[in-house]
Amino acid sequence: MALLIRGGTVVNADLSRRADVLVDGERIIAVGENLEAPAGAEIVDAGGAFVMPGGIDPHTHMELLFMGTVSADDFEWGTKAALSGGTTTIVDFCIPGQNQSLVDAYRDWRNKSEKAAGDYSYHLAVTSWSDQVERDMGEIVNTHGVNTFKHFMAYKGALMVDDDILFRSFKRCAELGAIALVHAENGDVVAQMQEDFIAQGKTGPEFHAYSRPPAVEGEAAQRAIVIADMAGCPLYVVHTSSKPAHEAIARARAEGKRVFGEPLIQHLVLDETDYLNKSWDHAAQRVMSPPFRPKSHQDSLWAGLQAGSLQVVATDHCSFTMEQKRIGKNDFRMIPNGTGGLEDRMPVLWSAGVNSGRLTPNEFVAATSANAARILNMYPQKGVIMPGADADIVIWDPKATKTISAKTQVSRIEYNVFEGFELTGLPVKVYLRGRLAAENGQVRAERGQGRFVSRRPLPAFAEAQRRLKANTAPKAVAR
Ligand SMILES: NC(=O)NCCC(=O)O
Ligand SMILES: [Zn+2]
Ligand SMILES: [Zn+2]
Repeated sequence: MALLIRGGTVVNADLSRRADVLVDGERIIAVGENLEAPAGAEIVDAGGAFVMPGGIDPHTHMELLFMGTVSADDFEWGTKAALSGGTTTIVDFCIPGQNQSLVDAYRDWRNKSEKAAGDYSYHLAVTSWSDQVERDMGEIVNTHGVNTFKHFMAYKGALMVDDDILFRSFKRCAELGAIALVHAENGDVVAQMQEDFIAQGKTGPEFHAYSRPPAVEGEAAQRAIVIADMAGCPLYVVHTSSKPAHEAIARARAEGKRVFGEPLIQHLVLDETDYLNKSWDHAAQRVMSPPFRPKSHQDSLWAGLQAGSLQVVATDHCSFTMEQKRIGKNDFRMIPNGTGGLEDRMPVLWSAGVNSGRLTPNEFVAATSANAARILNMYPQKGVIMPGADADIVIWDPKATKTISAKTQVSRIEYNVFEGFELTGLPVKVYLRGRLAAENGQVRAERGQGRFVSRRPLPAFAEAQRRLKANTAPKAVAR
């Protein structure tokens, strides 16, 4: 069935213009002024609101087995939360269990995601190295539609990999035309600092933050940048939370390296003082890695979004109930790391970014949708309002208001780290591939409606890197 959205301003990352949007089935087929409605088409009056591409959250963890427990939002409820806030696609981290192959983990994730209400794609985590991992990376890229591999430089004794594995895996990424992702924190230093605090009887959640200072993130980001450069693969630093990490990325980009940075909405608007709250529950709810930072780091992250040295805003949505958080009542190391945010990412970024004048509406679209689509290679299927693109469309009312409350949220947990935030600017209608998926925050999409988004490797990147490496490789002296 056809759908015509009239009377709005289409906001893409590069341009805003008054235009109607015509959808046929799952695709946008025309964008222009005064479009004719085909017979039987549904006509929606945008009433002067913005018409934007559906959001893409490039970093989520649905029903992830992590730190001895499973994150509370599964693919159904996580994607429903996403849709209610304007995000139509998530990219989730597929993390193999111990001794599990990458391909088996991928299959598990495909099974878990069948209940998704919104669209989804994956990053695959490399948590060990062997000939099989190397082979599987090829199969994952060439036959399973995933072109990104994640590496944890922290979580020692669990997911962490060392520099040897980083270099091997990054070289493989370069061969395959894949992007390497890193969780950048020096896991060895963190583990020792944690032990030292516990030995001193310092067990509260504030020591989670004190054991992971900005410098451990800056060092790891810089190290990953150097290793990726030597391997010749593009690098994407997830949850960039601090000035030193952002500066390492900005420096690398200024030197011509292909490095991307992803701040989280949490790190942009929340800060370390939350861990000093007298309520243990309040502080533990906000335990995540990297932790919230001293407020001064926020200016650097906002500046990065404005300057283009940071490209995308994610959530790292990995939600745990209070019962799960209390596993770490006597030892901050046992508090499951992670917070929610999927339904709040776009509205909070609009209020804190666009209403404050830090971002234009076009930059908002770039940070919430278009840049992720481009970097991860799902553009122009996703991330843009143009003919041929999936009809993932958000009608955004810049005047609509709401106060965030866990009582009315879609996520299955009983608190919200943005509780009490007053927002202006909300999605009023969200379409997923042409179907109404959420209206005024109420989810209309159903379990199982989501679809896997396959992403091809990046041959242009890989080819450019190969030529550069060949041209700059050490040459033997003819004697
Ligand atoms: N970020 C976090 O604390 N939990 C999820 C896993 C990760 O991304 O490190
Ligand atoms: Zn991480
Ligand atoms: Zn994460």
